Amino acid sequence: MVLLPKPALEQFSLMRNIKPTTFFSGIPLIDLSNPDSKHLLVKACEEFGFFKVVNHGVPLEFILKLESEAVKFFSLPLSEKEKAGPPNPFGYGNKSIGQNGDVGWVEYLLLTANQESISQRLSSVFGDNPEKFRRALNDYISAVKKMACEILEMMADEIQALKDHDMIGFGEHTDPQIISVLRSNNTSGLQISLNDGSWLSVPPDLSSFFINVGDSLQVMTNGRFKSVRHRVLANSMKARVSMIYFGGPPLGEKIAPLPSLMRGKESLYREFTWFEYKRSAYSSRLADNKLLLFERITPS
Ligand SMILES: O=C(O)CCC(=O)C(=O)O
Ligand SMILES: [Fe+2]
Repeated sequence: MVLLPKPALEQFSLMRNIKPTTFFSGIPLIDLSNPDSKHLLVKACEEFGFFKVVNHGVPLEFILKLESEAVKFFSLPLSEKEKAGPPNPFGYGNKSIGQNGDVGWVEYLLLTANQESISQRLSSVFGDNPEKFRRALNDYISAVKKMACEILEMMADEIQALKDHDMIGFGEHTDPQIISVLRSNNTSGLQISLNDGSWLSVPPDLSSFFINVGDSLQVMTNGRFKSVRHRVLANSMKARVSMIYFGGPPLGEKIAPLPSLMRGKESLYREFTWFEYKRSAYSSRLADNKLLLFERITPS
């Protein structure tokens, strides 16, 4: 996805108002090469539902290749890009987000990791030669998927052991899936929300990944891990390019708190399938709490 830099005139008129961003320096940092970081990882999930990972094993070459392919795509004339749209929900989208009136200063290409669906979409944009894009995408997805699985395994191990003047680029929301693996270029904009409603600006880091706990993981941990509310501000003169891998369950999968975590505790959510969640999410707005429908009692 690309957060568009503002048009020149607008930038000019806003320059006087630009305040330096104050970055939050306490974003939890997890070194994936250190097995001891499991505890920190769980603490971060409970406190913020968000952390940064380093020594993640995803080759920089894969990251840069996909980013350059994405930048190439977004530099195409609008009429070309629109061949890969409209997003229903996969495909190219421009300024409108979802079907329910959310808008932002953003354009994006949402693809499923399912190979066949990717092929159809890509062929409509890249004609007969989508190979380079496809290869970059495959390399990136395989490496990121591997890392996402490692992170989930670390979480599972721990669970077992425990028996102003900014323009909104992408408005506040939580991610629906289990975890999201976010990588961006060096342009800032991402903010995460604390329980008291305040927002923390995340310093960009092009060689690390940021991991968001999503709604499904919040339910699986019966609210113990927090699905992090986040948003992206488009307040910079530079475009922000981000690539996000959403790790979610299969459509028919039942989502409910893990029995090993319950130990006589009351479940905060009723069991539902990923299909039910998605059906209700499609008729909700970006900022809505999409878990409300499935809550048994209101978490404090
Ligand atoms: O661009 C970003 O950094 C985050 C975008 C996002 O939150 C999303 O696509 O769910
Ligand atoms: Fe998100």
